[in-house]
Amino acid sequence: MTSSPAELQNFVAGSFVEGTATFENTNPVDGSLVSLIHEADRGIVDAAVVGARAALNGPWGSSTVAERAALLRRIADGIESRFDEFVTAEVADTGKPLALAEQMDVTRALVNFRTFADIISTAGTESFLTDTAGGGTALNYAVRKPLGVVAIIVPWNLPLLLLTWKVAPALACGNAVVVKPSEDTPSTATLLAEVIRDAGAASGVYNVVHGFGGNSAGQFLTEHPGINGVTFTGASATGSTIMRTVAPRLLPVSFELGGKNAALVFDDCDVERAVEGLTRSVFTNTGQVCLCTERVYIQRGVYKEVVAGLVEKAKGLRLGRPGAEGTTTGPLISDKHRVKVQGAFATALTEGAEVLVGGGVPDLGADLAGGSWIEPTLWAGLDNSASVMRDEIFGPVAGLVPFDTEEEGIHLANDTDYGLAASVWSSNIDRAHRVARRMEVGISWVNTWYLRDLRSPFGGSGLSGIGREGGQHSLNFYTELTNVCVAS
Ligand SMILES: NC(=O)C1=CN([C@@H]2O[C@H](COP(=O)(O)OP(=O)(O)OC[C@H]3O[C@@H](n4cnc5c(N)ncnc54)[C@H](O)[C@@H]3O)[C@@H](O)[C@H]2O)C=CC1
Ligand SMILES: O=C(O)/C=C/C=C(\O)C(=O)O
Repeated sequence: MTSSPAELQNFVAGSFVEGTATFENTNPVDGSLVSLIHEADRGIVDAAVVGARAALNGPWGSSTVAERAALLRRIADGIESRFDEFVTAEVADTGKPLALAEQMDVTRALVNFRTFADIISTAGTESFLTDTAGGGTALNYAVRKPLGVVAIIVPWNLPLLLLTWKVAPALACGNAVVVKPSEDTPSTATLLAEVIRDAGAASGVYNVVHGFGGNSAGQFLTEHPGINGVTFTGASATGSTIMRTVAPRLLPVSFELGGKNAALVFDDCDVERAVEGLTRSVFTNTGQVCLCTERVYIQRGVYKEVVAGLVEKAKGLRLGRPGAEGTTTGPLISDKHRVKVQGAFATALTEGAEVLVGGGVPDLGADLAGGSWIEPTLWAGLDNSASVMRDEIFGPVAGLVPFDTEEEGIHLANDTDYGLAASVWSSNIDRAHRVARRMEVGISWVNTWYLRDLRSPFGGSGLSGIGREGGQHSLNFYTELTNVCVAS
């Protein structure tokens, strides 16, 4: 006897509602069916936006900071109490290693809520005492108001982490949100709806609409006249499409887009530490993090040693089922994405790449033959003229390139249309500061990678995005400021 698959519905104005059609959510580990997803049509998206507006017009619209901070803490507690369910759901959608989902995705989700509960509780705004012409003073002070109904559109690589990175500050600031998770990873956003409802949020504060991008829920949401802003993480081209959609209404946008991130490894680095950090930065989450390194520039004195170390580490990665003993690396998110990554592998060969390790699809046996597996891959022999060194691949792959002088290394790292993240590996403190500051990116790490303080600015420039989120920067996006000037 076979059981019917689970069905995930949209969450609109406090209720779960069916869609007008369903689509399949499959597990990239082996291609098995995870669930059927109810797709939102224009009517359902409209009901979600109307529900969000109604919440803003109700008691939620006049909630105090203390009430909102308390709600965020209850949501974090709710995630914590259902931690294993979130991990299971995230792993089923993405195929990522269980330990990664536990230590990174779900842990960070509850930290996102707790951090923004703290930040909103202690946030101030500017005030100025202004001398007036008559010899008196005026008091200028700014007050924050919610932006309104915020559309939140997120991708599949870190589904819950990236969703809550936006939902937490949005709710902290008193907004109501309509979220559109990726069609490939709809589960944890839906589970979060239960947690937010059970934490006591008013109906309409958090809504979920499922579906695809163009001509589906994503487009219907960004086209809706009732939204007041869009925050989006995903492909640069999609950011551009969304920007065009909202341009006639001049809506504020916050975009965290792709990367073609460089690492600069200097002769004076701690080689063991650098190899360890670079391995994480290239291969974490099968290279599917916008911050992952795809270009590694290595000063000639340590080139051979670093390359040998990276190749050895790549060979040591273990592809396998998420919960299997020793698994370090999961599949890519989908066959569609694997086609893109394989395309880059083929292009690299025509562009002169020497494959140091990987370069193909692994044979993991019949059990995993239906999954979207790809080999961790390293290339030598390429320079910045190769398209695979310029375009984001978003897979477990990097090109390794030697350089001679500091100036040359900086030039190579900055020679890109993206501007998200960089890492600098050096034991010379002066050089480390000097070079890190010259990286034309939003986030420049020294002797580490993906070490986050959620109060610090996060985002990129160029094709990597518009604006910064994190700490005060999130508050700035999710609120409108009114300056009050009181003459005395
Ligand atoms: N964080 C990042 O930097 C990410 C980058 N990517 C890059 O994007 C490439 C394509 O991946 P996709 O899954 O197709 O990313 P995508 O940017 O198309 O999808 C991200 C989200 O945007 C939605 N979306 C797509 N088109 C839309 C539209 N016209 N209006 C409103 N919403 C829309 C999707 O349904 C999904 O929820 C990847 O190969 C990778 O290079 C993908 C995911 C995350
Ligand atoms: O740590 C974060 O806040 C975000 C990390 C990664 C992304 O934004 C991404 O992969 O898109």
